[in-house]
Formats: sequence, C-alpha cells, structure tokens
Amino acid sequence: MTELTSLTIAEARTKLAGKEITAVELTDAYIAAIDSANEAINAYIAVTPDKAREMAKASDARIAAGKAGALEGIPLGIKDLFGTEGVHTQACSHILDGFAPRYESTVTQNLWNDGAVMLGKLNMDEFAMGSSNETSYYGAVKNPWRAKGSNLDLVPGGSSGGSAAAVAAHLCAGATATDTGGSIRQPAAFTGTVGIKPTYGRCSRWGVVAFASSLDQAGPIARDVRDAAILLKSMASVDAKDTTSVDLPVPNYEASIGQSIKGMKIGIPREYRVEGMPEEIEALWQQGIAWLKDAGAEIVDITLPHTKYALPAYYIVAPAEASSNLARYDGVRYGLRVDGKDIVDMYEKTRAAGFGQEVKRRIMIGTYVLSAGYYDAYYLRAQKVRTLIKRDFELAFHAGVDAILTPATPSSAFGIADEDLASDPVKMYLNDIFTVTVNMAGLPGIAVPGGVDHKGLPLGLQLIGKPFEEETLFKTAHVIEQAAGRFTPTKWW
Ligand SMILES: NC(=O)C[C@H](N)C(=O)O
Repeated sequence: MTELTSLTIAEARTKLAGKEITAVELTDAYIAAIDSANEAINAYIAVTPDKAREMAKASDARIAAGKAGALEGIPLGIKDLFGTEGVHTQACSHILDGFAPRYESTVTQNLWNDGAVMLGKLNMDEFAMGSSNETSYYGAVKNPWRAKGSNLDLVPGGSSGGSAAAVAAHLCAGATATDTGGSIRQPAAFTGTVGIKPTYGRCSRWGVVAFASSLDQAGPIARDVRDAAILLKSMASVDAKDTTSVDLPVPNYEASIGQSIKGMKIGIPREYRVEGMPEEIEALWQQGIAWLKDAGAEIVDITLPHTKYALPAYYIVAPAEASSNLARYDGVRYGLRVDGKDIVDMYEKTRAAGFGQEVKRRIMIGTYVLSAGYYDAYYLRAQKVRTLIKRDFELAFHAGVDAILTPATPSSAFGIADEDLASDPVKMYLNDIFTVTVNMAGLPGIAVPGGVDHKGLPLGLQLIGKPFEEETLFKTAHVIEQAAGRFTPTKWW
C-alpha cells in the first residue's frame, strides 16, 4: 500500500469515503512524518497532535454517520498568521510571545466546518515580510528540494515558506497561506507545489494577522491543481466581519478541472522579463506558451506598460499599511513586554526587542512615506501608480484576453543565508517582481510547476485572471500540470 502521506486530498477523500482508511490513521501518519522530519525542515513551529487526533476521531464519527463534510478527515497545516483559538498564533514574531487568541479566523473556521483536521502552525517570515522565510523568529525553513548532487540547504521562498515546505515534504495534505506581494506563489514555485492567491475579497481576512490590509489575501498551497481547487472552495466565503470580503457565490472550483481551454485567449506580457533572468526562465515560459497553444488556446502579445513601477510602488504601499497595522503591538495587552522606567520607555524597549530587522525596516519606510511633507511625494504617488497598473490589466482583459501567462519568479530557489541577498534588501525584494502586480490590481494569480532547471530545481509558471474568475485559472493551470507532470523532491531528511 502506498504511504498514507503521499495521497493527495482528492485521493484521501475517496479512501476515507470508501472506509479503506480512517481519519485517525491518516492523521497519525502525518504526525509521525512531522515527528521524524521537522527537526531537519523546520516547517512547523507548533504541532497540535492531541487536537488533531480529537478532530480526526470526530471526522471518523461523521463519516460513519454519513455526515462527511467536503474536507472530512483531511489533515492540514496552518500558516502562523491565521488566528487559531487557544493555539499558538505569533506571525512568527517575538513581539507576540505566548499569544494564543480567543478567536478562530474565518478561513480556518470554514475549513473545520468542512471537517478538516489541524496538524499545527507553520513557519513563515515575520509578519509575512520576506521572500525566503529567513526573517522568522523561529529560524529558516529548509526547502525539501536540493540541487542535483548538492547537500546545500535552499530556502523554500517566503513568506509562506513553512506552508510550501510542509506540502512538498508531505508533512500535511495541504496548507493555508497568505499572499501580500507573492507570498503564496513564490514559495509554491520554489517547492514544486501549486499556490493560488485568489481575488482580493474572495477569502475573509478576519482573524488573520494584518500586514498590508489592502493587499493581503489568503489562499491554499497544495500538491496539485485539483487539491488547490478543493481547498479554496472551503476557504472562501463572504463574511460580515470583513467588509472587504465579497458577496458572490463560491463556485465548485473542482468542476473546472479537465475543462477545455480551446479558443481561450492567453496574453503574454512583454514586460515580464528582467535583466539577468536565467535563460531557463524564458525557456520555461516559451514551453508554457507551447503547451497552451497545443491545447487550443490562442496566444496574443500584450503590453502592461506600468509593470516596472509595480515593485517600487508596492514597497511604499505595503510598508505604509504595515507601519499602521503594527502600531498596535505595544506590550500593553498581549505578547511580549519589556519593562521600562515609564510607559513610553516600555513601548520603546518592547518594540526594539520584539520586532526583527526586516519588520523594523518596513515600519521605518512606512512611517517615512506617510509623514507630513513626504506623503504626496511617495504614498499618494504610489497609489496613483497602483491605479495605472490596475488599468493596464483592465485594458488587456477588455481587449479579449481571458488569462495572462508569465513566469512566477525570476529564478529557482536560492541558498539559505545567501550573502548577496542578505546584504541588499532590494535584491530580496526583486523576487516579487512578477507577483506584486497581481496584488496591486487585486486580481487572482496561480503558480503551477512547469519544469525543473539545470540544477534539478522546480520552476513555476504564473497565470493571472480576471476578478473572481479563479475557475479560468484552475482549468488553464491544470492543462500545464498535465503537460509538465508533477514534481516531488528526493527525500534527504
Ligand atoms: N508578504 C508577501 O507577499 C511577501 C513579500 N515578499 C513581502 O515581503 O512583502
């Protein structure tokens, strides 16, 4: 019998429904896998085996009673950004030391309502700020992938590095993640997994620790396109507690898997190329184009002329919102407190000790661009650029384009503690070059594995769609997946 942890969600669902396996067996298999692998990979920062077994038992009872939910008995990992009642929720920051909320985020509650089982909380960049998972207070996550013939540790990408690594190493059946500028899609691309950032407003942000509220969006990281569709269906909902969530029916995304893309118009934006981009990325892109053409899609060249301004504008808007959102961590009500001689001294000492370097950098940038005298020059201008970026996409869609194909990242996974990147934050920010536009415009974007580079490391393709047309992305990504195959790392841990 195949290992239980190698089953996809769709496969496990069939076996659970057919009573070939139980939810408790499946959960135990994942707990054992985490026990043996987590020291090496560091994907989980809190494991909740007792809670998991209890939830799995309840799932088995519901299956026996014929009352199974859509995700009944499926063990999932949860990014540490999602509030989970009574369970460690620290956004992988020191400043939230010991915090376990009294509430459950709407997204995770939706998953539990559908019968999913929680295995624990997953590592991430502190407050989701980073592209390598190295800014986590709990240390770096190791990518389950290694270059051919090398035993050097690579980053899994970020900020949802723990989610991507756990899915790739089969330490959960699927994971929740969030994406503000690429945090679902870049780690998915670096680990050979599938990640979708849905349209802004598709999932509720309620109970998710805020980074940049006008950009943050939750989504799944999964082993394949079908599993991503199954997970998103459960995660998405309108929510009275988040007025930016949208009241549109959540379609059965899985139904779009296998549908034809014949006659679809796929836009290829000429601006999605950067200096120094490996030829292999261009080759992957051309391969993706060929696959979609073979499946009957029409390929059209498009222009998104404001693309080059997206990254600088993002690194104004996101830190501005972050500086405001993170003002609440003051040592008074929860989390870390470092005593001082008076209350202001206490605030200062707490924030100095509680936030890491990258978070402090963003708070300072954000405070600067919002300050009197600089607001118009930076923040206001960045917001105007944001409108132009959105309009670029609208024009392309208006001209009949159904979806846009680009590379997901300008490189494959890089080494942990890469000196070049550590010394220059802007180089790290360049990881988001193909993904931030999507957040700035509020559109859905999916990363799907397209192949491996000469080092044997996975590379991802990105599809960008119209607002609330995630179904188009699922069916098109599935065509790529069928052509490219699935990617699993060789076990070294
Ligand atoms: N949160 C994200 O989407 C990651 C992005 N690299 C950032 O640091 O802002």
